[in-house]
Amino acid sequence: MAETENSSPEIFVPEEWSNAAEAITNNSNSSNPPSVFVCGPKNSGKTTFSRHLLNVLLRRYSKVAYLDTDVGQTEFTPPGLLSLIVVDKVTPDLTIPCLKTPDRCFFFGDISSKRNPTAYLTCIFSLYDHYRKQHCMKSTIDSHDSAGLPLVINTPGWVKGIGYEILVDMLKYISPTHVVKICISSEIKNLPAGAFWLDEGNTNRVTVIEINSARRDHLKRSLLVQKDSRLLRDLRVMAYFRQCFPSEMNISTIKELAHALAAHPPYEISISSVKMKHVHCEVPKTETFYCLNATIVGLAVSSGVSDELPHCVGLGIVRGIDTFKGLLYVITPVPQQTLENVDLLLQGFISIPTCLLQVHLFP
Ligand SMILES: Nc1ncnc2c1ncn2[C@@H]1O[C@H](COP(=O)(O)OP(=O)(O)OP(=O)(O)O)[C@@H](O)[C@H]1O
Repeated sequence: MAETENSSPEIFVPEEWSNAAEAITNNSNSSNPPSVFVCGPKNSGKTTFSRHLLNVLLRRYSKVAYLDTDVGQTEFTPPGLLSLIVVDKVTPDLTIPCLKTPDRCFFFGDISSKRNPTAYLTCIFSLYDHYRKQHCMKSTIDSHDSAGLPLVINTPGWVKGIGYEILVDMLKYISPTHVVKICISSEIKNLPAGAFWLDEGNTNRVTVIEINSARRDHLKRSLLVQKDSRLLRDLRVMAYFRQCFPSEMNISTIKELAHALAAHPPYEISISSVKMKHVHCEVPKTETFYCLNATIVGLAVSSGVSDELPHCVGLGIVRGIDTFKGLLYVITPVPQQTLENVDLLLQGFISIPTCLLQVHLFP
């Protein structure tokens, strides 16, 4: 098969990438759909390959589940969320990520697992359990997808030190059918060869596919495109809050979005109807409102079951707090009906993009 430029001109799909995606899709046993763990060092192309694989899988399966563990560079949600998404449409342009409503989502509230690897892994394991229960086990899935949905797991590029240990824990828990390892020319930065997370003799249940990053120079050195991660995160957050307005409304600049958000009537949430919690630190009670005002919060619904994590239904900007009236003013694209179930506001380290604040969103 010849190497191809994909439908989007900037994305280059080398022969070994397309062979890997085709092999995973075609050789999978239809009664046991593939679960594919995509890993490798930073900027090696994990997200780009995962998007390509999703599209190839969607030619055979009507739906594919996507477990997004790259909390700082999320694919279908704003950053800081960990989610399981069911995708049923091919993404024609692999360069443009798009927002989708997750099937299950948790507010992690940070852009890396560094600060709290345990909480991070708890969310990932719970999302995977949800996938197994709802989209994989024959007794629970709907008749159209009686064999269950394939799963693509995109992972962060933190593959050394604690990042490596986190990856190993994820691999052991998920026990994927396929691991796609993307390698770059600087070998020291790559993950170890083979099924590095398994003991010898235990490797026959997994297919490990090693592929190279897509672009190399004439000396065969990887050409890695450095992303402006912070800018990409800000764009994600802005695209998310753009959804507060109808698509036909003319908002094409950051300034227009900032003004539209400032003028947008917020939801009123009674302070007494919600609990507030910072997911990564203890906030003194007297400081709760100061700490909360003009921040991004996760809008969550407590499960009622003590050891179950609260489900996040979306993000909101706390636009103002009136302690006399006992009201919080929140801007969010989450529909009112869903918002009515929200009983928990989760705060983390996801901040309002400074470019929105610079145009006097909160004068
Ligand atoms: N096959 C490709 N063709 C063209 N550009 C690519 C390709 N693979 C990766 N890139 C570019 O390289 C950059 C990094 O790619 P990508 O986001 O897929 O890497 P990643 O491994 O997921 O990164 P991270 O470790 O930050 O999550 C992006 O700008 C992407 O567009």
